[in-house]
Amino acid sequence: MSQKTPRNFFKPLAIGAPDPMRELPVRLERMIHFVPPHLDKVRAKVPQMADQADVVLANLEDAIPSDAKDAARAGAIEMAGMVDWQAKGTGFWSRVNPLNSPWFQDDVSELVLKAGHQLDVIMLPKVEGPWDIHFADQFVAQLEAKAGLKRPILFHAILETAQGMALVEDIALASPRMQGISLGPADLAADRKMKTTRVGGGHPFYRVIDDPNEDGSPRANAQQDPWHYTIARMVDACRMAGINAFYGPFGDISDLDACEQQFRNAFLLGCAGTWSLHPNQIAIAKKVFSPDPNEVKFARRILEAMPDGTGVAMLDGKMQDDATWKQAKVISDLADLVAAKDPDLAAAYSA
Ligand SMILES: CC(C)(COP(=O)(O)OP(=O)(O)OC[C@H]1O[C@@H](n2cnc3c(N)ncnc32)[C@H](O)[C@@H]1OP(=O)(O)O)[C@@H](O)C(=O)NCCC(=O)NCCSC(=O)C[C@H](O)C(=O)O
Ligand SMILES: [Mg+2]
Repeated sequence: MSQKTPRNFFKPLAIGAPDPMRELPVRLERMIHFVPPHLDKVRAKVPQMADQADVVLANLEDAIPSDAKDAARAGAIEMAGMVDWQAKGTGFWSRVNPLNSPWFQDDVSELVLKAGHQLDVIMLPKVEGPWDIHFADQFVAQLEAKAGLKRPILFHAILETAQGMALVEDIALASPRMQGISLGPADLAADRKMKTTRVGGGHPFYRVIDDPNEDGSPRANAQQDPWHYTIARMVDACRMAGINAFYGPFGDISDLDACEQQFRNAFLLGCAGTWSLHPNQIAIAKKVFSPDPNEVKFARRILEAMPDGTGVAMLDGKMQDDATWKQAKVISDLADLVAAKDPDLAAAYSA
């Protein structure tokens, strides 16, 4: 047998560690806002970021120079104490360095021992398979016991290698700590040997062209989405495991339109949120990952037309049945979650 028995799956992995969660907490996580914690100027903006973003993440991995790794770790621990995260209802996460790096052990042990009470989620980059999650799971359980934590810290994996992609279902199911998975399009592109130099988004050369026109006139062609398969597969793996899928980074900070479109495609395919790398991406994520008020109104009309979720109804010429009722419930439940945090959208949803 290569898997734990059902009874053992939910046992703590260290004596004194908190019980693993059987259900994920229901939280609004439309954007995970990345902060480089070694920069005093940006770290000073953390309380402001905590007011605006659903999740604030102290990034210790890529984008942090190797000679600033210690400073970033110290900055992350300082960030933990800068806001009363739980009272504010904003998530506090950290992305640690990869398991094979010289920094992983110090990142995780210092975060859990010094900031474990505040830390909701550890983001694990470059996860290759379930064995990476198992190793981190055991290590964190030992540290949780030592720190006397009562609430388990969750894990979020980044899909950024071909092997991780091939094993995404096993990664999603590896531990009750798994909260979600994000796409890491830049590392994944490199590992797959895609011929790009971008962080997410489309590419002007990745297109489909119409068949030739009989009159020889120019053929229409359009850019396609190179991430469609990856995102759809990640969403299936996550939802199968009862966890959430997230888009990831959009690196062209100046192209707000393309960022919005990439986020929207991910939202429609089932993602719960995305990353924001710059303050101007927070508003885009908020707009895209909050359901449109007209969609919410229509969804609620479906729920009202079929109070017990069965049967068939016609609304504006469109057939509704149990399956559209379930889709409507997804949108209505998300609207309730958003409304609890955002008074403007609450008013728009109830108008
Ligand atoms: C990308 C940045 C380096 C850009 O920073 P900057 O040049 O300072 O931009 P601006 O001048 O436009 O900034 C305007 C003000 O906003 C502040 N700022 C900038 N970024 C942030 C932030 N993330 N949080 C809070 N505040 C921020 C600036 O300080 C300016 O303030 P002021 O001067 O007072 O007006 C920068 O945005 C940045 O470092 N972002 C994070 C980058 C990052 O985390 N990258 C790694 C994640 S993506 C990745 O790892 C790839 C993935 O793994 C994969 O494989 O795909
Ligand atoms: Mg990466």
